[in-house]
Formats: sequence, C-alpha cells, structure tokens
Amino acid sequence: MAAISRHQDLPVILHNDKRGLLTVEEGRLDVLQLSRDGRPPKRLLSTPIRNFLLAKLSNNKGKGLDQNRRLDLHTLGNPSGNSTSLKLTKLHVLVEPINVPEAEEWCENTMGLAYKGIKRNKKVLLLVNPVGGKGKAKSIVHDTVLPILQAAECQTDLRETTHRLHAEEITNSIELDYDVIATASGDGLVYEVLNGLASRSDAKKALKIPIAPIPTGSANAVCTNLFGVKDTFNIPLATLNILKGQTLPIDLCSVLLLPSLQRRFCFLSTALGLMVDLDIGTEHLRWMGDNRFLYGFLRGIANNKNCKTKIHLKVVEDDKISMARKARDRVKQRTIKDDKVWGGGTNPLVNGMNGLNISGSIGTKKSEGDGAKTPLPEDGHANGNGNGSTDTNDMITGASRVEGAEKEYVPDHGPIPDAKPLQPDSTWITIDSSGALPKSTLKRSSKGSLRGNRSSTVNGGNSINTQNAVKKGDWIDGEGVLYFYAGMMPWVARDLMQWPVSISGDGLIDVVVQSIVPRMMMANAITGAEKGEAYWLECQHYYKVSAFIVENLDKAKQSIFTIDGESFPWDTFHVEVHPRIANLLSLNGDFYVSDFLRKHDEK
Ligand SMILES: Nc1ncnc2c1ncn2[C@@H]1O[C@H](COP(=O)(O)OP(=O)(O)OP(=O)(O)O)[C@@H](O)[C@H]1O
Repeated sequence: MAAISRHQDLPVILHNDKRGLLTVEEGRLDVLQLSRDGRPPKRLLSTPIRNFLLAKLSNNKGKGLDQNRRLDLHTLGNPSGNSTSLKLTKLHVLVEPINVPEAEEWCENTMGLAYKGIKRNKKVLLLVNPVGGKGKAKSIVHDTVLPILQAAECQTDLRETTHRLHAEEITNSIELDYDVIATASGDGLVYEVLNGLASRSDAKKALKIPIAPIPTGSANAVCTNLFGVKDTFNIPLATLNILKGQTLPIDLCSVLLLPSLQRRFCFLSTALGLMVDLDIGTEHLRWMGDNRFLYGFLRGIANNKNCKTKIHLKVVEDDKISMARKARDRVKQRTIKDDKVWGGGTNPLVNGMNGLNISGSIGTKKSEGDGAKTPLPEDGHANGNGNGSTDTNDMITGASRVEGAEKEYVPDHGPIPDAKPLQPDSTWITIDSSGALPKSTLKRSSKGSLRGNRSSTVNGGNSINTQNAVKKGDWIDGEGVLYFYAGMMPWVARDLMQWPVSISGDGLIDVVVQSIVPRMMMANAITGAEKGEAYWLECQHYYKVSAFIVENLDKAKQSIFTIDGESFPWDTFHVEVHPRIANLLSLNGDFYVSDFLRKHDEK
C-alpha cells in the first residue's frame, strides 16, 4: 500500500467531545485526538486500510441541516499488531454541518481505497455445516463471521446443512446471483459446493462464483493454502477474505470411476494406501481436530503395508530440481508484481495469471523447452482426450482471441463435457507395485534413496526412464507403494506440505508415489513434512502429470480410495484436468507462499 498518497484529512468531534482528525496515509487509517496546547495528537485507532470495512455518514432524516452528523467507522483492527488477533472494531464520530460535503467525499475516497477493484456490499451465500470438525461452526459463525459481514453491510443468505451432500444439492440448484459462496466447515463442504456447481448444465458460469472457506472443519487444507500454516484457523482473516479476496482461478479434475462410470470432481487430492487409512480410518477421532491425521500416519507406518496397484501416468515433468526451480522462479516474479498490485491498483485478476502464459504452461524463460509438454489444449481438458468443449476459462481463451477482436466474444456458460475413459499411449509411464520384492532386496541410502535394477514397467517400453538417463528418484520395479497421493495445492494439512511445487491453475496434477521404506525412515520424514522437506527424499517419487489412471490389484483387501478426503469404492479410476475452471478467493490473489518456495537459491 506504500504508494497510496495522503488524501484529505477530515476534522471530526470525538465521543468525548474532543476535536479529532481522520487521516489516511501510507495504507493506514488513523483516528487522532487533537490537543489544544500544541502537544502531539493522540492516536485512538490505527488500522490498515485493507482491513477497513465501512465508512458511513448517517443521513439527516429528522434532523435539521444545522445538526451534527454521525459518521460510523468499522474495521478489523489488530490491537496486538499481528493478524491472528484481528478484531471487529466499530466506532462513531460526529461531523459538523460545515464539514458534511467534505465528509461525504472523504467516505467515498476511503471506501474506494479500502475496496480497490473489489465489489462492496456483496451478496454472500454462507453454508454452515454444524457437524464439521469439532462441531463449533454455528457459534463461530454467529459470534464472529456474521458480525463482520454485517459491519461491511453484506447481504448474507445463511443456510445450515442438514445432511451429507446437502451443500451439493443447494449449489446445484441456486440462482447464480451470489458474489461469493462461503463455506463454514472443512474441505468436504468446498468439495460438495464445487461438485454441485460443476455438474450443472451452466457449470462454466456457475463456477465463476468464487468460493471462500471459513475454517471450522478438521484439516481445512484450503485455508492452509490460502492463509498459511499459522493462520489456517484464523476466522476473522477468512471472513476478511470473503470481503476483500481476489479471484484465484483453480483447476478441477474429473475423476471417472469404473465400472460404474460415475464422475466426481476433485479440487484437492486423490489418495490411496496409507493416506486413505489415516483420513477415513480416523473419522471417529474428530474430537482431536487435525491431530487425528498425525495419529493415523503413525499407525499407517507401523503397518507399512504395500498398496497393490497399477498406476498409469501421463507425465509432463519428473525432474525435482527443475520443478522446484520453476515454482520458485514464479514466486520471485510474483513478489515483484505484488508491490504493484497493492500500490497501483492493478487488476486483481492479473495476479492469479502471473507466471502462466496464455496456454497455461509456466512462462519462465528457462522453462521454455524443458518443461515442454504444454498441458492446456483448447478443448477444456489437459489430457488431449478431446471431449469437445472449447472454453477452459474466459480469461485465457478470451485473451487468446484478441487477434480476432472484431468478432464479438461470447463466453461459454455451458456444461463440462462428459468424462470418458482415457486411452493411454506409449508416452505414458506405468508403475506396478504387484511385484514388490522383499524389502531387503533393494538397498537404501540414509536419504531414502533406493538402489536396484531400474527396468521400469512402461507401456510400449517407451518411457521417460528408458529414453533418458536415469534420474535420481525414479521408480524402480520391485518397490512397494506405501501411498499414492495426487494433489493440486501445496498443503494437504497444516503438518503436511505434500506437493511443495504445485502451482495454482497450471493444468497439472502433482503426483507423489511413496515407496515402502523402513519404518524409522518414514517416522523421521515427519520432521519437516510441514515444510515440504520430504519432497527431496528419493523414495518419494514426484511427477507432474496431465492425466492418470489407477487400477486396484487387490480389491478384497483395499476397497476404497478418496477424492478430496471423501471415500469411494476403488476398482479403477481415470483422472483428467479442467484447467482454471473454478475459482477461490484469496487475499493476495494466489496461494500462500511457503518458505520452501522462498528459498530461491537452493538446489
Ligand atoms: N448436518 C449434517 N449432518 C451430518 N453430516 C453433515 C451435515 N452437514 C454436512 N455434513 C457432512 O459432514 C462432512 C464433513 O464435512 P467437512 O469435510 O467439511 O468437515 P471436516 O471433515 O471436519 O473437515 P476437513 O474435510 O477439512 O477435514 C461432509 O461429508 C458433509 O457432507
């Protein structure tokens, strides 16, 4: 906000009848009490302008024109100076009749600065799950969320969910006149909202309504990705995001379940093996909050069970050093541009596009040519299956039509095309854990690397492994799979940054295949898991893919997998990406920048 210049100060009368001054300078609004004897003014309130909610001059109905007018000021102040202690503060002052025209102008200017480029008085659909997490959503919403929305004069339509999938039913049939859909629950409700919107006949229009989560669930991974580990459960900050967040386009995946051909949409993760057991197997421990996942993880590594599966991946990249470098370069570029956004009023949507070129691939110079396989064709699918639709995101395709600007651009508001079984070709790689060797056969280094015969099972024998020199961390036949985890955001919980190089809206899914290693090695990997350090373990195979298929090789013993933490019968499932088709709100227009990505100079 540094570039916001000082604008007019407004003289007022304070609650104690003393003279005061309202000033807006350097991105802060101050309420000053003036002294008569030349002493410096006393600061009664100081608030960042981006936390400011409302400046409203009362109308003078029933009062003479010569009467003082009341001016209400509402903000989310942080008395102790950190974002975790944001608190709704309301105060009012009086404006003398002679200063009323000036006060009207001051209010408009101040509100303009507080909501730069953002709509005021939003219409909010607020869905509240009374049983999510520790079951405190209702009281949190009534005590904290609603007062803030009211203080900003939002129009809030609150609906409590009464059963599973209720949020999906609601969003499948709502009028599309909301500015934002807020969910007071965990990731499960966001998943339901997205599925409700994405399965409509006007899905592409419906998915433009951004979603803003309020963290009253267990993991609330979306909130970790938006606000960081420390502020994951920061309710006032998440509520401020409803009011001031910028649109952040995200990818959705279609997950096609076979043999039923049921299709679900996924925005966060698909999981197999240990990661299923730790989530679904700990449902009865909701009272533990997100500690239940750590408990489940420890239990899983104690069992150290091989998940018998065949995984087919359409790999776009698998070089960990290159993937980390690209994600870090993007952050570097973004940080520079961020200053402009806060100070100069750049269109907020531009920020979410940073680092992506028109086709959605990562646009750093160095990446040209080596990240190569651009994942975003014009058909709305990243896998090239060609199911027919044109528009992936109006911002991208709209922009790409600038050359033929004389033709009027008509946005596609239609449905997401049906998902069809994918057809892998010889460029896909296959990982098969059915032939896992006894653990002793593969020698492991202390860093979790495996040394053995590399003869990766690959369709057509034409894999990236056999074409290129073998890279550190490639899959080795004979390994067992402890878990498979595919994700679209860096964090899956506060204590696990599973996909540290995930990039919002890049049209790619980050896949981790964790091979079975000695228990102690996995237990040690817990330290630093929240910082993404496990990324560098050689036993943690990491791929960026545009599509994948997973087969179950032991249906009797492993009957379920999860989509965004919800369990489904597992036979075979096919996954493809719809790039940037849905939207979240984010205070900085992107996911929270992790320390992992700030380490520009490492590796
Ligand atoms: N009134 C209700 N009664 C029972 N279940 C409900 C009700 N309302 C919603 N649900 C279901 O509660 C489940 C849990 O919600 P959600 O996933 O949002 O919270 P969570 O599991 O605590 O958090 P997280 O997913 O972040 O770990 C969802 O499957 C949702 O469908």
